[in-house]
Amino acid sequence: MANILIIDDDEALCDILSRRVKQMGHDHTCAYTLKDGYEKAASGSYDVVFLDVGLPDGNGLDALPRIRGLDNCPEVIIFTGQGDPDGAELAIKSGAWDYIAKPPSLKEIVLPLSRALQYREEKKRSSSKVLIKTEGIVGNSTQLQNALNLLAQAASSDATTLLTGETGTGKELFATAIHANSDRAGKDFVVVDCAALPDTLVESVLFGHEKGAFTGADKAHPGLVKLADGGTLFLDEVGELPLSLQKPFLRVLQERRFRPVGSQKEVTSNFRLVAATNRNLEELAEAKLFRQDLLYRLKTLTIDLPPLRSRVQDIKDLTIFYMGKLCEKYGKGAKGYSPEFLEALAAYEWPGNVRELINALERTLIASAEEPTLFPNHLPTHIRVKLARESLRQSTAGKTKSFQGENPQELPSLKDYREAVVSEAEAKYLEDLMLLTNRDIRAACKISGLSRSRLYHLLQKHGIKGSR
Ligand SMILES: Nc1ncnc2c1ncn2[C@@H]1O[C@H](COP(=O)(O)OP(=O)(O)OP(=O)(O)O)[C@@H](O)[C@H]1O
Repeated sequence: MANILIIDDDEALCDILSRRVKQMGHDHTCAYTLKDGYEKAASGSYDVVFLDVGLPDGNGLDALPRIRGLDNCPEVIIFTGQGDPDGAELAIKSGAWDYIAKPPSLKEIVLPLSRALQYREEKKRSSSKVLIKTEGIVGNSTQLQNALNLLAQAASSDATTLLTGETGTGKELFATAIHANSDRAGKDFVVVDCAALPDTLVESVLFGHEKGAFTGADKAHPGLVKLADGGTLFLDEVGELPLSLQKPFLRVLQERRFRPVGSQKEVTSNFRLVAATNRNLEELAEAKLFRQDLLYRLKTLTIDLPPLRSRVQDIKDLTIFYMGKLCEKYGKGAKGYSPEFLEALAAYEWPGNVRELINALERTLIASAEEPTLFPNHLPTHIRVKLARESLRQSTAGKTKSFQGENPQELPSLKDYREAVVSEAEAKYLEDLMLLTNRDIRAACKISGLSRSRLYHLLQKHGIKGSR
């Protein structure tokens, strides 16, 4: 049920409109002057305000911005005089939802009102998504925001959820956040690493056992599934769940009951399942290495976490967030970032995603010692080498391409061509080398494998500055 305010000095119109609004199941209030209307708008919580332009004590359009600016930000539908296109234009430009020429037909009133209410409902729903606690989840890219919207959906439901994505993309972080934002937050979040389940004990670890059920079972254990009763069971690396256990687990998932090893009685567990994998379960299912029926159940809701290289804009935010934490951990003052450092982070592929970034930042911080600003040469060597190689590959590819499609007469001899390509690639490599090492000759020799004298010779040949 919505709350509607009608501000119009035409009492007959207010009356008709009120009846219609009531029929639609909404509450309504009428005001016949601008002053009274604004006071009512400010003291109540209205979803839609019908506002007349020609009121006895002023022009409704003048009050429009103030009404829109109220806490509840109501949608405003303006009543304009017949044939007043300027008024209509002004109304829309001033933030009105719609305008209706007077005298309006009922149909003309109902449609914009329904649309405005639907819009508000959707806006409310989407902003309630943002209200989830996302502490520790950093990033503003559209890809991450889309994943967060799905996280909100998962948290507000009890549906089995599958998190997919490369290693280090935050699947466990998201699983924890789904639990923390769900109605089950007060109960346990039980993690099962399917890749680490011991072959012989897998059933008892999951479903528990009675005392004496097997050699070494000197006391009964409830099993992880039972421990998740009322809470969330997180099956990490679910692609590694032994095939032999997939059928019994599917039954547990359907019935939420099972029999511990060595027990005659079934026990129940009201758990919510969240699973994660960095493997392609569809392919595994096609190869008969994963049960298709279990896969269907797991995929009730799926959240695919994007790799870091596809959301480069998050790298800076993550860097600032984690570098801040690391500086605190190591008792160091805040660090500055050179543009080249941030460029290098953005250019790297991050196969290990956020986990690799955090590790790289920790090593960077250690390498930078007391220096206040971070440069590419503080990055771990393997990253700098990768970047230098990639840049070299690109420059060579660019060079090869530039001759395509040209007049055959203009082609140089192969020897000249090769020398030109090598020389250009050499120059590009050295420029990158100097950039990435911040012109640290020792580090540059180590990365390039060149002797100090050879490096100086090449730098001189290509006219590249060699020291800081
Ligand atoms: N968006 C993010 N914001 C902040 N930290 C993140 C984000 N994504 C991942 N991390 C951090 O990266 C590290 C790895 O994340 P997590 O363990 O959740 O990845 P994963 O996808 O489960 O990896 P794996 O498949 O290897 O188990 C954790 O320290 C996590 O806090």
